[in-house]
Amino acid sequence: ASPPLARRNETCQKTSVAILGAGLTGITAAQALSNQSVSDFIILEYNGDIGGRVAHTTFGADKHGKPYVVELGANWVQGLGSEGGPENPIWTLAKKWNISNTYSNYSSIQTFNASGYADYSQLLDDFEDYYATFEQDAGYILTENLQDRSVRSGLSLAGWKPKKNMEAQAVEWWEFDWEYAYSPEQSSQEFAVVNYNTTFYQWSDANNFVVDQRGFNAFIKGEASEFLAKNDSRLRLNTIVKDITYSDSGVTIYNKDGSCVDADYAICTFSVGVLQNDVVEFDPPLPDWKKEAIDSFSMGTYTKLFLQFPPDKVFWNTSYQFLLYASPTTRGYYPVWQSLDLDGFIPDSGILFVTVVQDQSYRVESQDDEQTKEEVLAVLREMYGPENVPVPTSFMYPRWSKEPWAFGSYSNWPPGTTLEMHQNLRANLDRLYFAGEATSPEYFGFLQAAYYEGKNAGSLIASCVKGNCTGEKNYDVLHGTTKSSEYTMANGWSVSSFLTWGF
Ligand SMILES: Cc1cc2nc3c(=O)[nH]c(=O)nc-3n(C[C@H](O)[C@H](O)[C@H](O)COP(=O)(O)OP(=O)(O)OC[C@H]3O[C@@H](n4cnc5c(N)ncnc54)[C@H](O)[C@@H]3O)c2cc1C
Repeated sequence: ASPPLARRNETCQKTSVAILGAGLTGITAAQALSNQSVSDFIILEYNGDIGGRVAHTTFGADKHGKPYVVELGANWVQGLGSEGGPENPIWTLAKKWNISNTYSNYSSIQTFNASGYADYSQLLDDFEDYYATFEQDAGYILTENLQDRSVRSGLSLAGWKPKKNMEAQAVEWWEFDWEYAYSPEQSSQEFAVVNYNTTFYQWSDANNFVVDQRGFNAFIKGEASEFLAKNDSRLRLNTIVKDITYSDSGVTIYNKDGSCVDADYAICTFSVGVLQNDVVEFDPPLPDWKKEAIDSFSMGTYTKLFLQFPPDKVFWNTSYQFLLYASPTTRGYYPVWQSLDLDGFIPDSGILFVTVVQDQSYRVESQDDEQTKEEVLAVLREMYGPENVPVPTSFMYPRWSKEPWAFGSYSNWPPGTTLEMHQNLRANLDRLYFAGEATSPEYFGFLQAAYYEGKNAGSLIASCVKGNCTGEKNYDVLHGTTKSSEYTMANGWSVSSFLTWGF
């Protein structure tokens, strides 16, 4: 390898800071730089628009033939905040940009099995009783530096054992997999509870569902408009990064279109999915501690499948927001249904959607739309009777794990993986910094993760540009557990995970 200095490429466009990706993390990082008077940056983005995984599309049509807008990615503001208490920054921004949204009422749920309506809602309360013990146990694991375990073992030890009861399995899926996009077997008890508490106990347990017909990313565009001019040359859309060459003197980024950018510092905001799929080459190759961290965290897939029925033939009870279906054979088979044909959502639209995750997502992603539509309709016929389910006028779903700019939906924390390992995902390599939804040890998976991590990376680099650089900590040797003294800002830990405020 040539010495680092020789790597600076004289023919590339020069900038102080290159921001790789224009999702929420990238835009928030650019905003933090702007706020600290660093305006010499370039944002490189794969897609033709900003927002990343906050992505929408048009679907179906109203009675005038005008298509509706539905969200393929992020859909809720999660954990809003309470009067006089702290507030989720995403909620603050949603209000600032008048994003249309409606309270998601998780008690507004009807339960079904293969024979139609069947009231097993008592199981929802049962689960929550066991969960109270489970979350307390997670607290002991964290504060006493005990061995972490899977959510499955934790729930079992707390007394929740759904076993072959498919209604209990459906309830468990609704309570867990639907949020984490992973099964209890594949998730950490300790950090799933941290993730839940830092959002829902710090702020509040309320989630609001976004139905804004401009698209949810209107709040990201709004924020960007405060520091980027219209057609600002610092935002380079439709630019695919292929190779990142980094050293202690700078970072050079080579793009698929043959262009390159030579930056003093760079922030890579690509998803764990993108990093795991080796579509971007790093030069020099990533050190073992970084590679191990990338391969140790997981990228979940969350798929919403949309159907539009003739609005005058809506056959489900539109006084419920949620319908839960327990397949008699397969856990996670088209379990959670949401009606958009409700006041506050998209009334008179005839739109219903169902969500699957992980293995069921991969399965539907590998099928064509027709085959999947038949499966979905077969479930609806079990729930409502074959004579009551008309032919849908539109059907559509995204294939998140095949998107070359995301390779999945959002990250998750596997059992037995420590905060030290996580910090290695987050830590910089010379002048190349990493930030994104996945680099937050507390809010991972949520929009608030991207917001805080973007802000943090932008601020760190603004200080670097001003000659006051502090790199981030990394661990060459991992210790297998995490001492309580390590839950600090240096490892990305910003609030106590056992603080309760909201309720
Ligand atoms: C289906 C789904 C549902 C979700 N639901 C919710 C929810 O309800 N509430 C919530 O809070 N969060 C939700 N999330 C999570 C939320 O969307 C993410 O946490 C957040 O948007 C991540 O932002 P980011 O900037 O870190 O990453 P991204 O949005 O992925 O931004 C990274 C950017 O990098 C770009 N990029 C990637 N590769 C390259 C390359 N080679 N060259 C150039 N650019 C590249 C991408 O195009 C992208 O724009 C959901 C996500 C999905 C997918």
